[in-house]
Amino acid sequence: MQVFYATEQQVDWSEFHEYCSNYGVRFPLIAKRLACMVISSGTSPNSLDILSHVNLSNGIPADWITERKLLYKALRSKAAGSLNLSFLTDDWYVGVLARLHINAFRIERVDQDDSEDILAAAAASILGESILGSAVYVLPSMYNHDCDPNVDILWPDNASANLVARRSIKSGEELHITYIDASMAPDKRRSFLEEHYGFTCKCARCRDGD
Ligand SMILES: C[S@@+](CC[C@H](N)C(=O)[O-])C[C@H]1O[C@@H](n2cnc3c(N)ncnc32)[C@H](O)[C@@H]1O
Repeated sequence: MQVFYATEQQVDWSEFHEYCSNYGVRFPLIAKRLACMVISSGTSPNSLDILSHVNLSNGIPADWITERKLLYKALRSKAAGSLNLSFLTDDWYVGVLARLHINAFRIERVDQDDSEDILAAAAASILGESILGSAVYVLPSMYNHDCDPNVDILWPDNASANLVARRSIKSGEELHITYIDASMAPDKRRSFLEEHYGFTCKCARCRDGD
């Protein structure tokens, strides 16, 4: 079910949406949703603080500052000073984006008819044809990555995330998902995780150089 917040419907988002569409970025749209939830008292500005965030040792991406300004401008134009946007600082936006980058899930459609056709499903995934959107789920954000995961997160019906075991799991065993295409070669996996997620994988496969 799609939920709209009052602020979301009142604002002219054309410039903000055009930017997201031109640059093909989805995380600003989640930040926008979160900002509207905060303004509508649906959540606290700090609601994502419990999640891990990417390491920003190379500095804050300039795009994030631009996006924050566009988001603020859209909200401020409609709000005409009536809304409290004091939370919507560069620090807040950077904190949100830094968390979305390692915690947001790409929601992909699982076509039941094609579930047997693994190659077709993989091709659709790579081409982005099966992507419905991106979302953050607090509990699944706690799952660590493993290049030989024991569970997958799937979306068979809607945006509700389903956890599906890949094999039998012992009581007390940690659940791991894969953040990447785990069929890549070890050096590719390592560099991808370091570049996009900011950590060096310590899973058993990587330790063994497999
Ligand atoms: C989405 S969070 C996972 C939950 C996180 N461990 C926590 O306690 O909030 C991703 C972060 O967990 C750590 N992490 C996840 N999988 C890892 C792995 N295979 N090797 C090393 N660090 C990992 C990294 O610090 C990464 O930035």
